[in-house]
Amino acid sequence: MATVKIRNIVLGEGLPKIAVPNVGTNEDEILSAAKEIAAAKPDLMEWRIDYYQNGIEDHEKLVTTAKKLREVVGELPILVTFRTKNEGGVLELSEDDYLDLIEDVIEKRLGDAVDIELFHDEKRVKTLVEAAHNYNVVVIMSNHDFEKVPAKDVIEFRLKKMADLGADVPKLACMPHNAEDVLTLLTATTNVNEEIDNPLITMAMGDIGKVTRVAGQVFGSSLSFGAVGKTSAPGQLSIDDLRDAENYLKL
Ligand SMILES: O=C1C[C@@](O)(C(=O)O)C[C@@H](O)[C@@H]1O
Repeated sequence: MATVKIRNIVLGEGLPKIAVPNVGTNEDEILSAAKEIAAAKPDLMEWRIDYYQNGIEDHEKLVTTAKKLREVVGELPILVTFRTKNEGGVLELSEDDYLDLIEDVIEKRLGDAVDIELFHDEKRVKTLVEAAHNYNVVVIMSNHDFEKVPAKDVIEFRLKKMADLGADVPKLACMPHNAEDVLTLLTATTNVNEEIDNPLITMAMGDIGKVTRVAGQVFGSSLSFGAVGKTSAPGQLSIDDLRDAENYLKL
């Protein structure tokens, strides 16, 4: 399997890497959360910029905060994510505003990796992927279903489609209602892992889905999201629990 390097970490080898979301809503909160996150020593910090309304309204602010953030976290890799409201985020943005924002995140190099959602204008998504690669920014392409677990074929199609569009790391999160749903997500993950070269990230959310957040090394998910303080999605474990669980289950 191909591996993907984000700054000083490698996805697709060894234990699944651990990302901690930063959900600060203003610069002070973002910087103090970053300090706590860096102290907990995850592999990566996800900066959820959909929580940062002032920064979204004024990209200059976003750039200034990004610079301060880098000073606080040092070499810790940063993934910049704007999660749209449809997929579980907190702020409403028009299609054009979302795509323009992501373009800015890439061109101003606000992080080492960027989250680009699959379900947007395909032409522009492709252009954004090319731009990211020109700027040496890793692309994590994503899709979220907070209502349900899509059918196995649908999950597989989406993950493969992301790879076709040039994503370095396809990612899918969904909401299970029973054990069978969890198995559907895990089966699709294992299947796609055998078919494509990219490292994947998948998880089932909520309490029933927790098992998927700790067993990536068995089923083929290369990164898991854990919390320091506030969570950014249902079912996220604390970074310490996640790290312990991964170690217990080490292959
Ligand atoms: O895509 C994901 C995964 C996630 O939704 C989770 O379920 O842990 C958390 C989000 O912050 C992140 O962008």
